[in-house]
Amino acid sequence: MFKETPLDSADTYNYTVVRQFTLMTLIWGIVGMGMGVFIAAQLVWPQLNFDLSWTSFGRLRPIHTNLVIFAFGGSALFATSFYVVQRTSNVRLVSDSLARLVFWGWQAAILAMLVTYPLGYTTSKEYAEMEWPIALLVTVVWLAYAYLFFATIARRRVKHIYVGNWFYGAFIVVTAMVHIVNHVLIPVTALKSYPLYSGATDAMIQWWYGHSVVGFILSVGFLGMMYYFVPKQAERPIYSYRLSIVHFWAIISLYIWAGPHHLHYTALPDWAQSLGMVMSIILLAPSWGGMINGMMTLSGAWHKLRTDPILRFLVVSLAFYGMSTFEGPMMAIKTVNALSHYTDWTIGHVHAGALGWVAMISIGTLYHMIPRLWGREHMHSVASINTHFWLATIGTVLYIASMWVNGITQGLMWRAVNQDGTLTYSFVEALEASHFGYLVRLGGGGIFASGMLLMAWNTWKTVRTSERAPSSLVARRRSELSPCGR
Ligand code: HEM
Ligand code: HEM
Ligand SMILES: [Cu+2]
Repeated sequence: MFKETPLDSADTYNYTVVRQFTLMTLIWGIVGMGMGVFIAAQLVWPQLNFDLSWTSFGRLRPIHTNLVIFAFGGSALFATSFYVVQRTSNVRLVSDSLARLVFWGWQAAILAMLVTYPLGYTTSKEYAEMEWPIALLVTVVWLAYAYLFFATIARRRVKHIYVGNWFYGAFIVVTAMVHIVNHVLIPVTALKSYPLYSGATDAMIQWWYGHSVVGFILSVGFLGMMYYFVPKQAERPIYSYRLSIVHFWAIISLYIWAGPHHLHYTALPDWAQSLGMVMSIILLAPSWGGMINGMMTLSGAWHKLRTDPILRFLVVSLAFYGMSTFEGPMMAIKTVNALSHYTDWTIGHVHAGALGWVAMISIGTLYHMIPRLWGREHMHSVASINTHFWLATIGTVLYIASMWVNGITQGLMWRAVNQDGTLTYSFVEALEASHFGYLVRLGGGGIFASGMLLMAWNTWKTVRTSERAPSSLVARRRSELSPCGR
């Protein structure tokens, strides 16, 4: 499946790397979400830690987060950015061998994380747990990726740089910057290092990085995806090109200032916390600019939602994007954060973005791309895309709702005091009150993950069983217009 096919030789574009990353998006999605379901089960039944260090929640949790963000989300962004940049620049990627390096290098980095985290090798920085040799490999792969992407744009055969590429480009540049700066460290052995920064500075740099992962990988990168695939699937031009430019510059200039909202009421200087809070609140505007632009692209095409489950995925993902970027700025207000911080509310917010937005838009996009990549008319079963849509939506809603209830319950129980000033509830009482919510979250997560299995089956059937389409179909696919006319 990973070999060059006759389709490629006739092909102007390098679709091999796109197909490879597309399949890995699916595979890592299943493994990463499977791990999410497992750690969710550990929070319901602690016996599942098996009393072993390498199967403990603390060591498996970063496997879940790294797999879903970098392996699943990352592969989706590699696949779609390579697809979009070639089609909108009307030119093949500048180097096939570099594309192979990016693919295999990325898989090697993920596997290295999978091996080292359970063994306890970690920098202990969230989403940057990888020890220095892996961080170095990631840097090399990322620079190769940046070169491939920007050199392809430089060689484009159209004057214009399509707006989706602006978003992908910003995601590539800022991710490189924050990854490198947050990994400035002193190696002491092959798998142990110490950060060069210390104390509050270290914390600030870590959350400047952490928030940028959210902002540039999980938001700006996926907005790049949105700007190509929503207009394509809706067969409508983008609602407002001007809005896309304005909210692009606003979003990239605001996001990197919002990191301190992860460090409210800490040793971080008070002014920095307030600055982070203000920047987060302003961030609502450009975030909603993206959501509105995506949604309004459907003007005059709303009726398509009745029959097109792929479009449903894309539109509902935008709704969740709007919801989580409303919730985020609210949680960044210090008095709200005093209640939400450390509670499951944060976890609910994370998955509103992660499942509702990131995963849903990736799923919709993959269903759009897969038939085109393998020269098919459509997915093997369109009905099962619809079933998948409902599994994903119900799963997400159960996940978020249970975590809201848990989070607010925890926050209120922790702060309740008796008249004499002593705490009303012990920590364990708040934990007991959370048990049912954990069970519901496990159910929601399981439902969401089962949808991914359905998708894998559908993809397998699409790719494997039907005959390769006649070349006329491939030619027709090739000549389809992209949103900017190519
Ligand atoms: C089947 C779906 C999923 C399930 C069941 C699941 C479950 C979990 C659980 C149990 C945790 C730990 C919560 C805690 O420490 O209390 C977690 C954390 C996390 N998950 Fe997921 N997850 C799923 C999908 C995803 C996806 C698709 C993404 C990203 C694209 C994601 C991103 C994260 C992140 C970033 C955290 C860390 C949150 C924080 O530190 O505040 N998850 N997940
Ligand atoms: C305007 C946009 C957003 C703002 C202002 C925002 C703000 C926040 C705030 C205040 C927190 C809680 C920090 C804490 O108490 O520790 C948080 C946590 C988080 N948010 Fe957002 N959020 C936004 C959008 C998103 C989106 C779209 C996603 C995902 C796709 C996301 C993913 C996360 C993650 C993963 C965390 C947990 C970080 C951790 O503690 O490990 N956020 N966000
Ligand atoms: Cu943040």
